Amino acid sequence: MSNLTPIPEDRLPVVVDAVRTPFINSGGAYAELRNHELGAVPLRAVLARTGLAAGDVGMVTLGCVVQDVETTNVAREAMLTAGYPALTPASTISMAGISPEASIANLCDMIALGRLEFAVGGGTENFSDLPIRMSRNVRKRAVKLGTARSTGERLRILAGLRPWDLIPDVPSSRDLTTGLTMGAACEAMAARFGVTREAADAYAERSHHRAAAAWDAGWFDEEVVPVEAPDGRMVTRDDGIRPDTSVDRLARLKPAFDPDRGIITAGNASGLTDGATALLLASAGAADRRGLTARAIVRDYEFTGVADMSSEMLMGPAVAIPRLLQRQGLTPADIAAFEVHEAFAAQILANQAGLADADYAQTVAGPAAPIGGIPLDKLNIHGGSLALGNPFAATGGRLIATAIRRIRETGERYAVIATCAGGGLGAAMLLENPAAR
Ligand SMILES: CC(=O)CC(=O)SCCNC(=O)CCNC(=O)[C@H](O)C(C)(C)COP(=O)(O)OP(=O)(O)OC[C@H]1O[C@@H](n2cnc3c(N)ncnc32)[C@H](O)[C@@H]1OP(=O)(O)O
Repeated sequence: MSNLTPIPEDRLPVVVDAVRTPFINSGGAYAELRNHELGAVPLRAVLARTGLAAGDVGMVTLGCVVQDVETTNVAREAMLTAGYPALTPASTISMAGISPEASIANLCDMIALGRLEFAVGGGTENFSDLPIRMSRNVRKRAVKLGTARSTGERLRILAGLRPWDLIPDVPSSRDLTTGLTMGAACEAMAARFGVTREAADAYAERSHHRAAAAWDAGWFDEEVVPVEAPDGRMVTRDDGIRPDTSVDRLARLKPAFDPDRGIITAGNASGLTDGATALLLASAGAADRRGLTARAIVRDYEFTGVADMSSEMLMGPAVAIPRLLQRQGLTPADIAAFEVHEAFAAQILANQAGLADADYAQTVAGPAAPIGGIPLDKLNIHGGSLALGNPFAATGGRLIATAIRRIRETGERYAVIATCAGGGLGAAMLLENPAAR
């Protein structure tokens, strides 16, 4: 059972509202929006929807993975753009793909300690305007130019430049430690855990079909707020979903990361996406005193690394979920809804294999029996990142919004969300429906 310090009922961290923008393929409708402008949209929405005054929010913390040099604390710029008072502090947190979970966990800890009553967490990511740097040699010489005292010295500094130094340094998903891109790292996981191309394509087809059906049924209407693009267009729906996806068409796509033996293609990978999410968090007592409904209690969270960066990079969920459940004395049978980030179909399937594997459970996930794969009828039943998209720092908030809605709809008690991340990181969170305690 949990050895966590019990939190008084009044200070239980709860989610009052969770909203997101539509997730849009990078270079699309949000291309002219700066990241803080995008992040401001759900920050405004959580206040408008709940009626809470901005001045009541004690802290804003947003995740952001790829940060712009001009707005390194993008949460501050976003909350000021959204009209929050300058007196309210804001911080930005970066923990690769689990940045939003980190923002929410930090705020929940502060709420549980009584330091905050209301806070806003989440994340914002806009890959349409990447912070592209000049090469290292250009940067080094540009700094020296600033202090050069004579034309001769300036010319000597510039003479040290080579044509290839002018090739820009573009951020990529390549991991510094292993040198692997996330796609290549996932290929290594697929090979280790025996994931086939057929299984990955079938899973991707499911994600697209489920997401399309959920949108058509109006299922996402509650969590998604429209965005007015700079050209005046109203963006109302995720645009990465391909209802026409079929295993036959997917089978024809070429591997994207390993032309010879690879199983990952554009069709069974999540694409680069722009989007933002915001969650209004509160202590249970403060929410109650303001007449706000607590949609979920954030009961517990587990952050982890993986043991082997080369063959387990995106296995975080298979480590974090068993640890979280074990600490809470729960099994997968107790969890009504799982929302797990789909970086790649092969990553989901490798995690499923890891969760079912006795050796993996013992040596990696801790001294526990394998909990088994997540039953498909509980996993991402309204689609996942493969179809909905993956704006890195906004995905965690999306998972929480969807997980909460699922258990509220059925009246069941627990939901678990989990995310893998670059740098061999992972997170899982346990959410509880207050109406089902
Ligand atoms: C953030 C963290 O820490 C954790 C993580 O999430 S790790 C993951 C991070 N994310 C990544 O690494 C991004 C991975 N994805 C990619 O790099 C790119 O999406 C990719 C290289 C896989 C593909 O990029 P791309 O080639 O530009 O894709 P795109 O042009 O859209 O599609 C290529 C082809 O596939 C087709 N296609 C794509 N999806 C399809 C589908 N569902 N059905 C049928 N065809 C499809 C397209 O129509 C296109 O066909 P044409 O060439 O005939 O036009």
